Amino acid sequence: MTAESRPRKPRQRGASRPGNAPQPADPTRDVAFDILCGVVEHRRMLENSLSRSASEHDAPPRDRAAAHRLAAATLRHMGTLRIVLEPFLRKEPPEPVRVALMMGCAQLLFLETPPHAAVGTTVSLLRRRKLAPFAGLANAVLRKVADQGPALLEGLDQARLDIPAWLWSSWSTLGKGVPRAIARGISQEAPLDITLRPGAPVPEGGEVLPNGSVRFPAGTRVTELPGYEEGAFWVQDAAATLPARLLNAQPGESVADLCAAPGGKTAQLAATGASVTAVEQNANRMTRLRENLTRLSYPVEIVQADAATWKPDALFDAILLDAPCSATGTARRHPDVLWVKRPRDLTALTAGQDRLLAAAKAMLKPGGRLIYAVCSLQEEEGPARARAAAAMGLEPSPFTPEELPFLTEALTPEGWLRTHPGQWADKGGMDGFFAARFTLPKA
Ligand SMILES: C[S@@+](CC[C@H](N)C(=O)[O-])C[C@H]1O[C@@H](n2cnc3c(N)ncnc32)[C@H](O)[C@@H]1O
Repeated sequence: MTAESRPRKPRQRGASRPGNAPQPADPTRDVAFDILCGVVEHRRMLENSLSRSASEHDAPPRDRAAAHRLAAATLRHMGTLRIVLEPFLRKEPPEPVRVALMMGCAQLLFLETPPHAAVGTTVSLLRRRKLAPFAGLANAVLRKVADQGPALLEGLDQARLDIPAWLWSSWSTLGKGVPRAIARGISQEAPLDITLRPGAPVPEGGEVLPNGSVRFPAGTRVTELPGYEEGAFWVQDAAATLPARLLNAQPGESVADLCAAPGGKTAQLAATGASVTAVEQNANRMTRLRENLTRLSYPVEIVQADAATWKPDALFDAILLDAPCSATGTARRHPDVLWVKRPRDLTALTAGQDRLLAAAKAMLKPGGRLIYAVCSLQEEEGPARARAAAAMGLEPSPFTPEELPFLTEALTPEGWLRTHPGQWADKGGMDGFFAARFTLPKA
């Protein structure tokens, strides 16, 4: 039985309207509903709603985790859920009602929640949210969905439906069949990957991947793995390990990590014995970066600054620029990205990436190395930025198959790295990353 479907002891709270019976509290579904309304109505990222809603609803960690899982499953299948519901609706319901219906439907079709729980909790949710006039509709529609079950999904091209059209067509530049492979990758909940500190043992139950990452099934709680408190490893998707690895930092080199939080790549760089400076602009993320590096006890100089304007005291041997981006490559971990990002967002993002590239160039010693990386699948943020970097006078330094013998399919003819969620499908996939390497000419 999943956490989502486990029966809950009803608690009474005063959320009722006059004349209505008080509805049992259900922080999991309240928080999931807030998250989904945030995404659908306000294009607000899931993480931005989660903490606020969880504290408003007094949701303990277990409910918070279950809400995250329920919201993520709904977002992962949102295109399909809309189409499944369509024949049962005679007129357009208000958007929050549709959100509640999609959430109920996701529980029935994708999360194995018992029908009485999925239907009953959706009806209660609508009553708690002053949407009682739609409770009857929800009851009728979800009962029909429960009766027909998985037959409703037959004949639907779920992969195609669950990816917004602009993203699907933008990914066609990555190759024939790649958009579908990416969509299949995103349709699965991502596993937990960790990077071991050099010499640390593999925690029990982990599968060692060809790049050295250790993989655990989706839903594994990292803080419960032995060695977490002692700093034996950190959370990092297998693909996310590649940019820092390809910088090939050496002991004693001075290395900057220009967009550092939460610090997975900073930790990798520090583990090489290089002297690392981590720059991060955002104060909250800075706190996470500090906590992570303290747990790992890596001696890193941490600077809170805008890397586009920050001036270091001395130039660096090597720089990693893991630039802020649309993050479409992380959609299997963050399916909200699919529905929050818009094509127009790319204009500001690419301008920021160019500013950071120019600033990074100015911080390099002659002959120094730079890796530009983004967790984006978009052409504008990857190849187009690599071409912009070359136009700024940075010399391309292509990656070679010898550097990535376990993932040569991710090397492009230009010598760039391009990973996507359809790769390593038999092992559980990986996030989408683009990376390109450059050197600063000596004269
Ligand atoms: C893609 S994330 C970095 C992930 C990180 N490299 C890791 O591996 O854990 C981008 C980070 O850059 C930070 N950031 C965005 N703009 C920045 C800027 N102008 N200067 C410094 N940091 C910035 C964001 O707050 C965010 O933490």
